[in-house]
Amino acid sequence: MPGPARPPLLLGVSLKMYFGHHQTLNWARKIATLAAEHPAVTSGEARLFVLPAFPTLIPAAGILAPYGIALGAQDIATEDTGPYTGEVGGPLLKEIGCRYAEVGHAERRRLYGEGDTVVAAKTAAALRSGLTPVLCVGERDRGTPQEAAERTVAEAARLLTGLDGTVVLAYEPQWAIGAPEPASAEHIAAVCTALRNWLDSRPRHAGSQVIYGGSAGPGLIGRLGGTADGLFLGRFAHDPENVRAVLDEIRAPAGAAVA
Ligand SMILES: O=C[C@H](O)COP(=O)(O)O
Repeated sequence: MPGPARPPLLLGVSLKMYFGHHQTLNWARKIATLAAEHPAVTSGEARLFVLPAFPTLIPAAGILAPYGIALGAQDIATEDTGPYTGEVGGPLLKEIGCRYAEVGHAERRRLYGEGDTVVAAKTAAALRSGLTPVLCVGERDRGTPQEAAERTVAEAARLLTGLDGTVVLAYEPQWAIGAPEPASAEHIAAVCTALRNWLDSRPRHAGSQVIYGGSAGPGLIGRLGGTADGLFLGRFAHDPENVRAVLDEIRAPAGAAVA
């Protein structure tokens, strides 16, 4: 049987701190059932990853991993082990089956004071432990697509200085997180294309992907014209039917043009 014509699109979900323990596991069971039957997943056109809260990682892995859904943490310590109360280190995350560790999310920057130094150290920690960093980048205020592209490429370059390895760059314009609508397709396409071009000039990051997050949901992926390697879903993934709708669009893109 011929394989998929293009590399799989990456569909990530961060549950942030929205769900309780049982709610997370019930949601995971629905996503596992969906992955088991949806042709976008079974054909290899889409790959899923989920970032639930730390205490749910092990039971969620038991539910999701058999269906090829990767797990990851929403944060990672800058250090691997030692006297760092409340932190969770990369070696432990790797040991329990995580593939990804999210770093640099705008909420951690805004609410917990994380700056570039910490984000770069967490990115290095993830790579050191064999985890793929889901490195969030994106401008704080709404501007032109060109300004956003320049700023975001500069941010990625700054954070990855001196680091080697495959990463997922999650382009998340901060003004589009928690909003009613995502950024425009034109805006997303301009920034994701610039990030892709930058990555392509950096062999040390071979295999890296660029995904878009920020009020992403059904109706978006088909409008990006292949400029993003996938989506990073937040609130709109709480209803598994929305995840199904995005997978439906991956399976049968509604249109290739950027709106
Ligand atoms: O991690 C996901 C992003 O921050 C997007 O969240 P949101 O879709 O709820 O805006």
